[in-house]
Amino acid sequence: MSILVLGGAGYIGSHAVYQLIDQNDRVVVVDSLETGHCQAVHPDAAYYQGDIRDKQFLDDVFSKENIDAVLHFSANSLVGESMQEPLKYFSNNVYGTQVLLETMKEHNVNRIVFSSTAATYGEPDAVPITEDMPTKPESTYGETKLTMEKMMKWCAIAYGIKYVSLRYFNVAGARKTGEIGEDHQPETHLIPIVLQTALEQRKALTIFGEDYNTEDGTCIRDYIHVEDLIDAHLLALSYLENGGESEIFNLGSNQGFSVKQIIDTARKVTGRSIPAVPGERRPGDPSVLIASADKAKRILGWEPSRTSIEEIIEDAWNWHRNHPHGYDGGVEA
Ligand SMILES: NC(=O)c1ccc[n+]([C@@H]2O[C@H](COP(=O)([O-])OP(=O)(O)OC[C@H]3O[C@@H](n4cnc5c(N)ncnc54)[C@H](O)[C@@H]3O)[C@@H](O)[C@H]2O)c1
Ligand SMILES: O=c1ccn([C@@H]2O[C@H](COP(=O)(O)OP(=O)(O)O[C@H]3O[C@H](CO)[C@H](O)[C@H](O)[C@H]3O)[C@@H](O)[C@H]2O)c(=O)[nH]1
Repeated sequence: MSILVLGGAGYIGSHAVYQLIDQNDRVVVVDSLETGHCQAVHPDAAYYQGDIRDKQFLDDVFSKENIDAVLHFSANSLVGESMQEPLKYFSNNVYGTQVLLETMKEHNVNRIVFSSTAATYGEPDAVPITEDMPTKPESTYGETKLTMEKMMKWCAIAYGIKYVSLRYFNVAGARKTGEIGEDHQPETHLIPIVLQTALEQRKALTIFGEDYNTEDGTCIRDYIHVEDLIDAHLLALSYLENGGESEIFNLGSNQGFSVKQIIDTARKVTGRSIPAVPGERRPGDPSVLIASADKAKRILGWEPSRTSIEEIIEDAWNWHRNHPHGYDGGVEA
């Protein structure tokens, strides 16, 4: 199998590349490096630097490489930025996907697995969230991902391009063997911010709201280990290869942890004090997001195996401790 990974220099995409190469697939990476890192690209992958909106560039890649299926991770994905610059998000996420689908159609590539998000649901009516619940995104980011899903739906009907859309909840952790991990600039996600505070790169982290209607007053999220998440992508590729119909699946671990529980667990894992101060709510944050991933278990046979929050934070800590300045800072002795 030859798999094209779009966004393979990013956090999640780079983990997909490593796991595909672990199972002896041939991997072609396309990445613009807008937010990714060339050091994150597996040395055995064929790598093309460019933007998926550049039709000529994408055509060249599809012409040179014999692509069987596409894993599509490339996107802009900062919720706050998407509210300030909505057109940037429509261009990269929606128009980029349009160019990709045109290219796939022209080159007769008819299988795609792509990154969607819990942000397609907005504030849920109930948890755990199942795929048939209403989608009411509260950010441009969520709206663009929902639009991508709808584009896929109509392209499946018209052109026979089969898709699996995976709605991720909170992705965290790092590859156990330590070569790659999470390095976002700027970092907005809770667990890396907590660990940067453990490393004293930040004086304290701010807890965004302590007055939510939850047990300790802080928001609850469903954290999923990045390697479990990629296992689901590999199963989704096999599912499509075996003739499976287009589908949407939630990916989470069916359990929620509050912001304070994450900080406390990180204190135990790192043995550091990790100062945290209360702050204002972050606009647009739902109080509780927990996935029902039963459909992915039932249809894809997916069973996450790294579900302990200690293990997720330990693997993230292993990466951050050894790469305190991410990819560009080199490895600390
Ligand atoms: N991190 C999470 O918790 C989370 C949750 C839900 C969904 N997602 C989705 O998962 C995907 C990957 O997220 P991530 O955290 O790895 O992000 P990331 O920013 O680390 O990776 C995205 C990669 O895509 C590349 N890219 C962006 N636009 C491109 C373009 N037009 N052409 C070519 N390459 C381009 C970037 O350079 C980067 O390497 C995204 O689609 C994101 O929306 C992430
Ligand atoms: O410095 C921080 C950072 C985060 N938080 C809190 O920690 C929780 C988790 O926040 P993240 O930013 O790590 O994650 P989100 O739940 O906001 O976002 C995740 O889920 C979204 C869908 O709702 C998108 O898919 C997004 O890409 C994905 O990272 C939230 O309650 C947030 O308010 C803090 O208290 N302080």
